[in-house]
Amino acid sequence: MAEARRIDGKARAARIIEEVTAATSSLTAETGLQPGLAVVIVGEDPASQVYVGSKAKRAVECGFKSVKHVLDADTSEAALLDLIAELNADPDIHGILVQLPLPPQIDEGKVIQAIDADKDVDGFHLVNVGRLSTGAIDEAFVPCTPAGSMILIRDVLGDDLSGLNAVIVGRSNIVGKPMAQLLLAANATVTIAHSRTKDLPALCRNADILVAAVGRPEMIGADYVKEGAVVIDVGINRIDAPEKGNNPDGSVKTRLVGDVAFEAASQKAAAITPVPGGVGPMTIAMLMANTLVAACRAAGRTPPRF
Ligand SMILES: Nc1nc2c(c(=O)[nH]1)N[C@@H](CN(C=O)c1ccc(C(=O)N[C@@H](CCC(=O)O)C(=O)O)cc1)CN2
Repeated sequence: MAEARRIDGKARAARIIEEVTAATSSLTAETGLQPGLAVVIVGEDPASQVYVGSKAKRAVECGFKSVKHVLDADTSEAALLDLIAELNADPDIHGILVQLPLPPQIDEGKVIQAIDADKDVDGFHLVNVGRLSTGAIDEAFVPCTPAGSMILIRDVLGDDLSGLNAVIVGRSNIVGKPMAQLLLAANATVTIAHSRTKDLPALCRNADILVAAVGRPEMIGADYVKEGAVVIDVGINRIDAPEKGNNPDGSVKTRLVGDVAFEAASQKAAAITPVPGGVGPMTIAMLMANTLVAACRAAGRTPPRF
């Protein structure tokens, strides 16, 4: 079989950002409403700082009001909940995102449930989880990584996945479970696999669509991939790359890899997302799309579909 088509998430995300920017411009011109996104980060996790910086920058590019709240690592849960209450009540803010993970003194679940469900552009609030799992997708905010992954899958396979087997490796609330709901809504036959699944490679080899969201660098090798499958790699793992030499401080340079062994899996897949440049950029683009949708709803306008 020929080598897999490389799915360009960066280019697809750029197109979504263009669509969001154009729709924002019309919304603001017609109603005077400017979408507002508040991004909250607690602590100094370097990766989280990068993601939050990208989100705030993209929001400005889209024509949004962008507000970034940077809180100390020792911020109390009560202080964070107070900030969320303020943002919930702020009419200029249509989307609220609290960057995860949070430091250990803060109960993540409590914080997520404190966000107004109509401003929950991450799609993690129980109301949005419920909407998605009951098939009310148009009323839900869908979590950004699965929403972006689904667009990439639809680009390759079309809207109707009837008769296709999808296997998701990973059962997180943020990726695995909502991904399953989206694939199910598109008529795929869905299996969620995880660390306790028996004979994982054999199960995965049955997948026409394989979504890897395990958080283990390059775990999914060629022996997990069916000939002609579409492979979506959600993993973002930073590993040592001694072949790149050392940093000025003497530490070993690193590189980013997914959960899929890209080169090996490419020999069998029909289409595959790379890391970086696959699902990651789509996550941020879908956050912008969700924020625009939240603002359209607040303005009583029918939001665009992505
Ligand atoms: N509140 C949330 N927290 C977290 C989410 C989320 O959706 N909401 N997801 C992840 C992190 N994440 C977004 O926040 C995210 C991860 C990766 C990328 C991305 O564009 N990755 C690039 C590579 C970037 C790099 O060089 O490090 C890529 O894959 O090309 C965007 C967003 C956890 N927390």
